[in-house]
Amino acid sequence: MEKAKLSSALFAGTHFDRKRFSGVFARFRQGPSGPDVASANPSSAPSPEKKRKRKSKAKAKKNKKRRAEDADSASDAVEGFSVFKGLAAKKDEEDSEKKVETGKSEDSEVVRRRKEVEREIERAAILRKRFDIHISGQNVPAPLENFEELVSRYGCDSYLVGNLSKLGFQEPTPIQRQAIPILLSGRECFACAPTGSGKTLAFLFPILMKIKPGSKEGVKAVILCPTRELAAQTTRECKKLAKGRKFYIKLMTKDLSKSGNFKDMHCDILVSTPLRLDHAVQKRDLDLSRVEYLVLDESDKLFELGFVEVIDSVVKVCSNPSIIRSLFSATLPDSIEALARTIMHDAVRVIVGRKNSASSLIKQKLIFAGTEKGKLLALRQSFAESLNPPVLIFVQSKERAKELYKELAFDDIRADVIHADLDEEQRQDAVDNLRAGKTWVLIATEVIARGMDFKGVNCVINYDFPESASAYIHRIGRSGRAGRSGEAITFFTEEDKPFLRNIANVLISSGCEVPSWIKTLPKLKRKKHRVNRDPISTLPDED
Ligand SMILES: Nc1ncnc2c1ncn2[C@@H]1O[C@H](COP(=O)(O)OP(=O)(O)OP(=O)(O)O)[C@@H](O)[C@H]1O
Repeated sequence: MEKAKLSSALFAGTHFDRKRFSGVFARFRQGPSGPDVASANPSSAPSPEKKRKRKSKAKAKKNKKRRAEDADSASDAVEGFSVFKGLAAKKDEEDSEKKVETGKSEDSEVVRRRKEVEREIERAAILRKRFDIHISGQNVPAPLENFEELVSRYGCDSYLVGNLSKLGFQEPTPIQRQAIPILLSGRECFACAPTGSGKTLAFLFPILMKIKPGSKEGVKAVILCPTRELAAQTTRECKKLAKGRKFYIKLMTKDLSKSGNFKDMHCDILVSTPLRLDHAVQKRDLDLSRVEYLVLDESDKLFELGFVEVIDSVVKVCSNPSIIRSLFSATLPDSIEALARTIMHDAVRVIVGRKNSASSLIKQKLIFAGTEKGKLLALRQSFAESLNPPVLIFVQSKERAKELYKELAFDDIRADVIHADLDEEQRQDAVDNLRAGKTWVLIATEVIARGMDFKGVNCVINYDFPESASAYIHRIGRSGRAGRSGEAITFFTEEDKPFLRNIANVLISSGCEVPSWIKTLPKLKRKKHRVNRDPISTLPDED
């Protein structure tokens, strides 16, 4: 019941409905002799027929009033365009003029402005439809048509737009088109868009546009990421984008968190994992009371058990009443959204494509390998047939990552491994080596499943079946990024069959082929799938 209420509220105002507002547009065209001024006949007693007509007139009037109110809020939906500013004031003016000038036709300037509003609303709706952008929330600013609009509409410094073109970004991606105007107009935002679709820029750009560089008043923006690797990557991206201005952009390293002198440190933008940030706040008196932007990247992961209390405490210490919070992820389960909503204020929800779905650029395949040994054989066979590096292989634990690494070390393949037992430097080296092409195959646990942007990963292999549909979406999303195509192969054994249907649904919704027997498997209520697997080894079993 509560959920139904919540979801209906979330979807309110998703589409601009011309049919629904048609009465209002008609009103703008009508002269004062329209239905509003139609009079009743006071001399005659009401007949049942008249009563019915009067009742329906009253109802029509009521509906009209409601539509007029809706139309006003729809006009507001394009705020940010100067032409719409002061529209409410204009309407008041109009109303009083009407009283004086009853019988005269509506002022042509007002009609022109109304038509302009109508056109802008339509333009926004067309853009959203074209880029598969779905919104919910009141007064949502129109999406960007191009990056130049950041200058013409929002007064962005040309250096920042110049940096975009230096980075080779010519057109905004759909999430950038909608999320940037939302954040720039001071609104909070939930954003859900496919992996590799440019969410990082969507939250970095408004921050760089809005905060003053080099201020000595303390941290102005905090970006939280679930892993150190992602935090390091986001810091790098932020520095690239800010080139030409003296922003202090800091990554919260282990040392900084444990022994940083935050009172004397200049920092405009701080990128951190939740635990490190919390440690710095609790133990090193890091003051976050002036933070203007708080971003929770991979937000559903951040809200997962274990992090939620830390997030709660970070949200509390970011106590600036005018703070703008935003949540970004490729997956946003309803339960997490409901939880996150409790910390947000009047947030706009933006979904690009279908919520919780894989990037359409990835060709996905399921392969039955029978047993654990079967998986190793299938992997070797696949590499023997074609190895198109860089390749990422995901396994379910660090122990299994080490085991598979040992196995592949016997083969003539340049492989490396990354997992939580390695220190920070080793983990970063593994990532850098894959980026530089020194490594062809990187065996990984979930540590790099989210957010990591390795350009041109050609293939992701789920050696171990992922534990949930969202884990699957993020893992395979390491390929097929920034408009490039990719491939994802997922091995499954007998033990994985009960969970197959959940993953198969992701393939089906992206238009990939799935054997028909899998479609008939029952849906599993259980969300997580964790299997005790035999060790990865080609040695014969001891017994
Ligand atoms: N407007 C753009 N035009 C071209 N490339 C872009 C644009 N914006 C971002 N990119 C590039 O797209 C790639 C993916 O971007 P990003 O890492 O932000 O994706 P993401 O949506 O955050 O993915 P994930 O969900 O996996 O974290 C990056 O290499 C980035 O440089």
